[in-house]
Formats: sequence, C-alpha cells, structure tokens
Amino acid sequence: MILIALLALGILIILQLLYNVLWHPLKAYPGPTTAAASRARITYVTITGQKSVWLQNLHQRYGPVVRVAPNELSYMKHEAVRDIYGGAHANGHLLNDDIVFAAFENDKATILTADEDTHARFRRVFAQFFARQNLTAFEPLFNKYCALLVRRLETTEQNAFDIAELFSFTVFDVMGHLLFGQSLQLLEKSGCIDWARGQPGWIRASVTAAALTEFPIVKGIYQWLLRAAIQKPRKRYFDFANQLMRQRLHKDVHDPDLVAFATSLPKADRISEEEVTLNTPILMLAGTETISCLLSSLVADLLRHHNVLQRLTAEVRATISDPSFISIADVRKLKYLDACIKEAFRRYNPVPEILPRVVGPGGILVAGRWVPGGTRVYVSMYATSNASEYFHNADRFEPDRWLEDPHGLYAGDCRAALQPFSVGKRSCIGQDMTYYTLRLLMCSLLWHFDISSELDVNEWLSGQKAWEVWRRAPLLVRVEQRTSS
Ligand code: HEM
Repeated sequence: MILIALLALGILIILQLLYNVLWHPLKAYPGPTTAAASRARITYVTITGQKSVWLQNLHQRYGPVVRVAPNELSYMKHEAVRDIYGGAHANGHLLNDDIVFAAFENDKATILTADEDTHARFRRVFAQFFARQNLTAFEPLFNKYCALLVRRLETTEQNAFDIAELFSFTVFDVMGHLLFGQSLQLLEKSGCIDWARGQPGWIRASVTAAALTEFPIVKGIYQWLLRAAIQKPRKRYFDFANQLMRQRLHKDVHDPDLVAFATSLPKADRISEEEVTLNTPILMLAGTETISCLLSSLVADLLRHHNVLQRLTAEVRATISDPSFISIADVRKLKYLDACIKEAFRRYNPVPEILPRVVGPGGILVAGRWVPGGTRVYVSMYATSNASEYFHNADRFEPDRWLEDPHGLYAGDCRAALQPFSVGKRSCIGQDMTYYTLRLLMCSLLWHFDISSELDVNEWLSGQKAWEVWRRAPLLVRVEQRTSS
C-alpha cells in the first residue's frame, strides 16, 4: 500500500516537473531547465544566502529576464522597476508572505502587509515623520549619537573595532530615540545588545522558513512542528519592541518622537496607538539593518581604494568647520561624499532584490513582454546595478561616475538603473533619513580619525551572503586620531 502511494506520488512529481518545463505559461522565458522544473534550486540558494549572486550569474548567462523558478521571473532591466513597482498597472501587492513579515496571530497587519487603504493611512503618517522637512527637528538627536560614537572610538584601548557593529549600534540608538523616545544605550553601555544582535538571526530564520514552506509537504511539517521554534526569536524581537513602546506610551518625553508626532496630527490623519506599536518593529528593522549594511560596505571599499579615501577625507575636513554639530545643510555640500555613497549603493545595495510582487489575474506587460497573472516578479537590483550594460567598468568602485562630467568616462552610464529604494506607492519612506545618517556618520568618522585595516577586505566583500539584506562579517578597522588637516 505504502509502495503504491509512493509510486503515485513519484508519478505526480514527474508529471508536475514535465508540465513546468514543457507546458507552463512561462515556458518561453529563458533560464536553466532545473530552475524551470522545480523550486529546489532557488530554495537552496535562498537558504544558503547565495541567491543574489546566483541571480547575477543567471542574468549574465541568460539575459535581462530569467525564469528562476517555475512561477518566478527575475529582471535585470531598469524599465522593469517602473513596470513592476511604479507603473499605472503595477500590482501594488506585496507577496503575501506570512512568515517573513506578516503580523503574528491576532495582530493586525503592518505597513508591509496591510490592505491598500490601511497601507495608505500608515504610509501617510510614517512618510511624513521621516520626511526631509521633519528631519531638521532631529538634527540635535543625530548629532548626540554621532558624538557618542566618536567618544567610544576615542576612549577605547582596543586595537581594532568591528566598525560594522558600531555603526549598527549608532543607528539602533538613533532609531530607538525616534521610535520609543528613549536611548537604547547601545553605544554607552551596550544596553539592549542581545536584542540588536538578534535581528539578523531571526531575519535569516524567517527567510529560510519562508523558502522551505513553498513546498506543500514542508509547509505541513512547519505548521505542526517548526513554527513555534522558528518564530520564537522573531517574536522575542517584536515583544521587546512592544514593551519599549508601552513604556513610551506611559511617559512624557521632551524630544520629538514618533508618538508625539502621530498624536499631533489632525484627527482624520491619525492612526491608533495600537497601530503605531504594531509597526515599530518593522520600522526598526527597515531603518537599522539597511543603513549599517551600506555604511560598512562603503568603509570596506574605501579601505581598498586609498586615493578615494584620501580625497574624501580631505573634502570632509575642508568643508566641515564644526564637527560637534553637523546639519543636513552642511552635509549636502559634500559632493564627493555623495558620489562615494551612490557608488556604494550601486555596488552593494543593502536590499539586493526589491521585494517581489505577484502579478494580478489579468497579467501585465513588463519591459515590453507579457507576464501572465499569478507570476511572482521582482527586480534583482544587485544584478542590475552591477551590469556592464548600464555602467562602464561596472565591477570597479568608481565614485567619479556620479560627478557631473558630461564628457567624462562615465557620461554614458545609465544612472536610472540604480533604484535602491524602489519606486511607486510602496517605495522606501526612509530615503531622506538614510542620506542624512550616512553622510553624518561618514563625516564624523573621517573628520576625527584616520582609518586603516589589516583585514583582507577583498575577501570580506566577496564572502558576503544575503537573506533579504546582506549579512556582514565583522569589519575590523583600526582608528587613530587624525594627524593631518
Ligand atoms: C540604506 C537604506 C535603505 C534602503 C536601501 C531601503 C530600501 C527599501 C526598499 C527596497 C523597500 C521596498 C520597496 C518596495 O517593495 O517597492 C523599502 C521599503 C520600506 N522602507 Fe526602506 N530602505 C532603507 C532605509 C530605510 C529607513 C531608514 C527607513 C525608516 C524607517 C525605512 C523604512 C521603510 C519602510 C517603512 C518601507 C515600506 C514602505 C511601504 O510599504 O510603503 N527604510 N526600503
């Protein structure tokens, strides 16, 4: 009996594989046959953190659109960003992935998973809070944590620091203050350190679970056996954020923060305290992991390009006269710093694949080609922004390409191919805050210190893996008080 059942299952699987390769509506799209036949390959590269590099290799071999799984297309085409995320027919729905981002049972949805109307309500509040006009009110707060970072670097007797982790602590402290009205004290006392360090771990576990449960059999096992174990670290993270928010709601704070902002809005625009609370873990995650990831990639590339590091350091020291308070207007004067930041985004965009969408029932045109309803589509930003089709010397760290020089070597670059924050009604709301934080932290670091490293930075960069966001190994950097002006 068991044998017959196994035989029947085997035949069903073979028929499914044959259908996927020979008759599926996506059969005309290029890609490896094994990937078209089953999700096994994409699952393997996803759970081992190699998906982004795998996608890049596939695009180099098969072209700008690749069928990477039976029902999934990856794009390395900048027009696809508009069509999938921003176009009039773009499907605004995130893949309803109930493991990585969805709320827990009995909780309402967050900005990432809410229906269109609720999403628009949430977005109005959070986007205003993080908007450029509002950010000036936070300048003192940002500068306070920058000064703490500098003090920590000055006072320690350590030989070399994991600068990636210190950046992460700084961003956590800033975000903690903005969201919960209190310092998380990561820089001062290493408070909440387990919470901050636990973040990449639960993201990885959730991404792994999400990939595995695409297989119906595993989904059954997951629901019955693994769900609680896999969700435990994620739940711990969310519970701690909720606890911080409860503390905030029971006290008055003087600095501007999210709660003060949300309650000051006209009644019609407000969202409830419960809704603010539900969203804060998502805001925390979105704001911290990404910025610290970009900062460490930028420092790594600066360390192996001494001429760029020297030129940038000189620009910072010549432009910033008072490092104890660096405003948004101050940092915007630094054109070369901006070029370096953009180049770091191009090379190591923190979110290597823009979040997937599922095409609605009627199908849509993406980059001029028809995609049937139900297909999962996304842009591999890592592959796109590193493609030689769009950028000259794409595999080199060349900040000069972002400076205005209409006749220069990089005049032919397609700058629109870099869209690290996505576009459209679900694009990133943290762009202004990101740019201020990146510029401010780099200014503070380079104004005060000369940096160097004994690490093999090439190896550091090439060994990176990604689970939604790149996961960094410690970046050990030697930091000495500056010797030149
Ligand atoms: C290096 C920094 C950052 C990068 C590269 C980045 C990138 C992205 C990307 C690619 C998306 C998805 C857009 C889509 O699905 O179409 C996104 C969404 C989002 N980001 Fe960021 N982000 C960064 C920093 C931040 C910061 C500082 C915040 C502040 C809290 C933030 C909050 C959000 C939120 C709330 C969403 C969801 C928006 C929505 O669904 O309407 N991000 N981000």
